[in-house]
Amino acid sequence: MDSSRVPRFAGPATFARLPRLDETGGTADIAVVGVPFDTGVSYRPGARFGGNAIREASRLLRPYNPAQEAAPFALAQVADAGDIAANPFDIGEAVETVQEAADGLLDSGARLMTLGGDHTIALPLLRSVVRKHGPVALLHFDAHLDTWDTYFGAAYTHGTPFRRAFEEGLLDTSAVSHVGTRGPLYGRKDLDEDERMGFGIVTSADVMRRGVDEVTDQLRQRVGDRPLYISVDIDVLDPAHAPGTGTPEAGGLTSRELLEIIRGLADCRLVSADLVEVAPAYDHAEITSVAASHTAYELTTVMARQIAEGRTGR
Ligand SMILES: N=C(N)NCCCC(=O)O
Ligand SMILES: [Zn+2]
Ligand SMILES: [Zn+2]
Repeated sequence: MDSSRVPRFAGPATFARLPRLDETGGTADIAVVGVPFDTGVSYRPGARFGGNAIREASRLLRPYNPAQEAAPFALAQVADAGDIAANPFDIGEAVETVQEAADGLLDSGARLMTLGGDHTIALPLLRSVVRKHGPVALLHFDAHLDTWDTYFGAAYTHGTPFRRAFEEGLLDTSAVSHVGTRGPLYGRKDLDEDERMGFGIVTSADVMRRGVDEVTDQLRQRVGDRPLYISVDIDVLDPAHAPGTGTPEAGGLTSRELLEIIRGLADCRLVSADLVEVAPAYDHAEITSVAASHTAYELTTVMARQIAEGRTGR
């Protein structure tokens, strides 16, 4: 959609005003898909509305990305695949529904840029990606570890997806890292168990002290040539940059730091990505959804460049 001919504030919002998947013949190189599901949260609910808030905020995105010297939507067919209809009353069923829908999109040849939803959905998305590519390297941008075991006895929650992914053998444990970690834990053992699962940690303070270039170099080296999945929990950003989220923690990354780290990963083999935990009811002036829309744009650009270069996931 050309914003100099049809005002960008007119009409229903798809991501970046891109065509819907049914308008591109049902196939795309990159499918932007929403998962309006937040039954897995441990504190404030509302991320079920995140995907549509990000789509609204993405109206202002423009076709050329100077930071990566690329026009992502010209390099690859990117389409908005709408929302996956996950059961809000049954987490187990929702997890299965997300996996089936993701399988279908991946089988059609698309990479996924998934808009959450809470972080529970990273598990079925990883299952699906691994079914296609085998165990993946993981960069997990988040204030939280999300490798906890259970909440109230529940195994599938937004605080537990990466422990389940580890247990299921979905991760290439030689290349898994949290980025932006901070905030109080339940105990020292959270970190010990996390380390035993193979995770490296670049804390939010590390990014500040060592700087974006150094930490990005380290992450890039750790990932190497492996197929990479990136999961971004928007609460990796400081609440000043992303107030609209369910479990905010002080002392986070700036949106500039997050965008720059992602740009620095442009040569990694990004097979799919998700962006979760945007809860618009706590947002102000679209601060969070604007940051999220730009983050999804950078991730999409990374994938589009690789598609144009003919690079596959493996
Ligand atoms: N994945 C997110 N955003 N938060 C996890 C918080 C888990 C807890 O309440 O301890
Ligand atoms: Zn988090
Ligand atoms: Zn999370």
